[in-house]
Amino acid sequence: MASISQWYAGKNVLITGATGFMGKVLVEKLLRSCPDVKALYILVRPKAGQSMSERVQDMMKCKLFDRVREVNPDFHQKIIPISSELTQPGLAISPEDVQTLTSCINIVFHCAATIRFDEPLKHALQLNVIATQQLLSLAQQMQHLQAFIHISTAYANCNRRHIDEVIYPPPVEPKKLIDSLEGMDDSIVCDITPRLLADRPNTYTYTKALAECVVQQQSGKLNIAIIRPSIVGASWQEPFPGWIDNFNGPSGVFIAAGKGILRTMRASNDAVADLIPVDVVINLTLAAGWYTAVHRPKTALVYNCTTGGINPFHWGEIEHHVMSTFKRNPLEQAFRRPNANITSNYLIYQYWILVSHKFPALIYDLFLRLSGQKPQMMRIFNRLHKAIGLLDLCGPNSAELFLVIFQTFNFDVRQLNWPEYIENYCIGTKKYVLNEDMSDIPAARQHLRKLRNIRYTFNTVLLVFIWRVFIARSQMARNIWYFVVSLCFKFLSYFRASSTLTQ
Ligand SMILES: CCCCCCCCCCCCCCCCCCCC(=O)SCCNC(=O)CCNC(=O)[C@H](O)C(C)(C)COP(=O)(O)OP(=O)(O)OC[C@H]1O[C@@H](n2cnc3c(N)ncnc32)[C@H](O)[C@@H]1OP(=O)(O)O
Ligand SMILES: NC(=O)C1=CN([C@@H]2O[C@H](COP(=O)(O)OP(=O)(O)OC[C@H]3O[C@@H](n4cnc5c(N)ncnc54)[C@H](OP(=O)(O)O)[C@@H]3O)[C@@H](O)[C@H]2O)C=CC1
Repeated sequence: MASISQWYAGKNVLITGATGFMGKVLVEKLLRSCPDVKALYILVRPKAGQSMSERVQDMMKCKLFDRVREVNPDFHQKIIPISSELTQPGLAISPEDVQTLTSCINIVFHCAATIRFDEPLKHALQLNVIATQQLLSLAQQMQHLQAFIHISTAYANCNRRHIDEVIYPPPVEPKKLIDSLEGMDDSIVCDITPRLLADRPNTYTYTKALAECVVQQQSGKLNIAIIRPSIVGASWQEPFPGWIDNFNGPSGVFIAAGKGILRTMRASNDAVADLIPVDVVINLTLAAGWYTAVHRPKTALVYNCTTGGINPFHWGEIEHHVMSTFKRNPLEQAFRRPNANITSNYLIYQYWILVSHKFPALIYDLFLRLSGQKPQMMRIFNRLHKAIGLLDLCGPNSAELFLVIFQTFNFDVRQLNWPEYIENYCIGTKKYVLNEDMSDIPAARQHLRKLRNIRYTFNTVLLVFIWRVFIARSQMARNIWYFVVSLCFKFLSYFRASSTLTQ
């Protein structure tokens, strides 16, 4: 249906979080599929020694924009960066920029957030809740605004068994919490955080729930929609299969498994994974923007954007396809051969952590120390354990997707072929996150063969060593050993004799 692209023609769009994973895909899709969009105003802050303009220049060089670059090499002219630090009063937008935005913006996509699970509550509140309030205040002043789209998460209400497409009462009145925490010492906030979180696993899901409430409370006359994606993964089709640029969520887990670092993970094989490709989320977001602006719903529309309800795939199946892909397309310089298993049993999990993570890390660090290098493997494992520990989230129940199919803005995940998607996802982590060249795969395979031989040699030496120690100490072990050896000899002589007879 062409009406979505047509609707965006001539529109001025404001995007927060445009430098992030989903924001970039949103910018690219708008430029490619809505070529007549007037301008994309993106709120960007200087970061890590780079100015706002340098960051935007870098972003536009990203491979993600290759397809749009082909059709429109001047696409950058449509991107207008606005300097903004969302944690500052007034979002630190200059009065001139406020004037520009309030006079021209037609639609707002609010993607910016801190998605760290271990973010201190005060900071998560500042960015995910207070900045949303401030953006809504700015939106209220926009004279030509037709829709405000807020990106939430399917996990905002993960303390519930069933999640409908409604905004639930918040765990606490946002204003009360903001007032109470203001001026409170950070260490006290840290102490009371677990009690505030109650049945939510982290400050991320807690503050995203508060943000939904703020959107509802401050919507006024705005046309609002809330998008709740589940676990956002690499792209399915657009701009090309498998595009991903970060270690968040499952991507870090896949990479660690592909590098042979991660050998075990605590999860249930039969649990629905609820991954959703980033292009599906963005297509739904743009379609929801159009729908909200055109149909002007009286209350905020909520879209749960997940796969679990209509095309479920399980972590056990994902494990199988991840392992199979990385065996066929190995990552460079793997630590060990990829061989990871998921288990829901706590004791088995702890056993494998000890035997397959900590023990090899200790040996490798010892080897590094002895060869005069800095030990690093234990540090890597500690970070990995922290990350996978934090990923141990409750999953949302099946949620319903807005089941309308558009050709240009496809978000019908019933057509998603999971094995193919997971294969492209893993290859995407290799190409776009680790920047590895596909032509190096033969060398990576050779490296895996070397690791296999090292493992066989190590296991044989270990076995012989243990056996020798055992034999030296036990008469019974010696007897068994002589018995086995004599049995082998008897078999050998029998076969030799029978083969001589048959000649
Ligand atoms: C065996 C095959 C397995 C297949 C099955 C496995 C099944 C298990 C299920 C696994 C997935 C379940 C996922 C559930 C998640 C629900 C998500 C809900 C979706 C959302 O709404 S938002 C997205 C979720 N948010 C995140 O994922 C962010 C999580 N990250 C963090 O909170 C922090 O980054 C973290 C992990 C606490 C680390 O913090 P810190 O120590 O301070 O380090 P930095 O963040 O500064 O990063 C330093 C450095 O490390 C790199 N990094 C970050 N994360 C990882 C990682 N997971 N693995 C490897 N490396 C990682 C990061 O890029 C930095 O690198 P630099 O080079 O920049 O230094
Ligand atoms: N990724 C996922 O699996 C899921 C994500 N979501 C939601 O989707 C949205 C986007 O997530 P995602 O793209 O993955 O997140 P990213 O971490 O990749 O991007 C976050 C964006 O927010 C911006 N931002 C953060 N802090 C500030 C600040 N103080 N001032 C200005 N900008 C800031 C970042 O800018 P900068 O580059 O300057 O840091 C970046 O552009 C979020 O609302 C998240 O809750 C929902 C479900 C799943």
